[in-house]
Amino acid sequence: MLESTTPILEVRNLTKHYRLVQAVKGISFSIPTGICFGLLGPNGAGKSTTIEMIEGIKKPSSGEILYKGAPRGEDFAQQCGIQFQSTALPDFLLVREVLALFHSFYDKTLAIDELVTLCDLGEFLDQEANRLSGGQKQRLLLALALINDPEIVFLDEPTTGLDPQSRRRFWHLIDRIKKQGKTVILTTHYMDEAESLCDDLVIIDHGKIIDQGSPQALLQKHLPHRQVSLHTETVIESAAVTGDVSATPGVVTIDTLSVEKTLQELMAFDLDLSTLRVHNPTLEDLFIKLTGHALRD
Ligand SMILES: Nc1ncnc2c1ncn2[C@@H]1O[C@H](COP(=O)(O)OP(=O)(O)OP(=O)(O)O)[C@@H](O)[C@H]1O
Repeated sequence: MLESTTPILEVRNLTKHYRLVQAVKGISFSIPTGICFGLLGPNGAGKSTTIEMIEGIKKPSSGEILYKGAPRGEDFAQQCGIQFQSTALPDFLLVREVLALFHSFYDKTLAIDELVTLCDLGEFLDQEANRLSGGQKQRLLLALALINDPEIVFLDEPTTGLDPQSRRRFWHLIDRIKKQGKTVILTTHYMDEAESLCDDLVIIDHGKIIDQGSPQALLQKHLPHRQVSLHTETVIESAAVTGDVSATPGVVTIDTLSVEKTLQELMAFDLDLSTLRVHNPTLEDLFIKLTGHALRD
């Protein structure tokens, strides 16, 4: 019997060489059951190659992949759910027909009604699948990835190219899937997506993991300071506040470990605080700090 502490998936020292490129250079991580795990990195970092090796679509050059503590069996592809970056759907079929078709491929399935509710497909069931909007198509592809009621679901850049509203709607669906106890593995180059969805993540650059942990833990570890900034002509001496003060004409910025303390100290200056802003570091800031370059370079 699987112990509750056994990770649902473990990757040990995974590498992948293409002819001229070493795309993945020794990646290791383990994923507990029921979380959303992210592989975050810029284009070409090696995210898709890594996820495709785990899915069984690409063969690793070396390394080990364990599913529930053992090498993946022949039927792994049947047991997991995969949402590809793009999937060709049969021409002229309505969404309800596509669902019925894919449903017929598997022995173990989720009921179509349940999929429709889970992925918000109700409003376009009678439309042609190949004429859906980007957001609708991604919801349909998610439903297809869930059709065999998998315990583990792989989503490779599922929201790339979607408008902000469709992206957020998709995030809600991922939350719903997690609430069902499924483990979600997600690749993304959107920092806000990783921050909002992932319980745990690896940051990948040039085929290597540069750090891993929960978004909060990583931010706390590398960027514990908050930035408090304020439009004012008043000179604020460093000695008067807790934190590092820097000033440009008309703006004072204080890097602080305690926003509360800094605010209390600022009150003593009798300033107009209406322009005060507190900047919490983001994963984007973290990525720049760790790699020295922006995510979309
Ligand atoms: N089939 C292939 N043959 C040769 N090189 C490849 C192949 N697939 C990927 N690569 C190279 O391997 C590296 C990693 O690519 P990969 O697609 O895994 O990155 P990624 O992080 O998923 O990027 P993206 O976000 O653009 O999908 C890149 O340099 C890419 O050009």
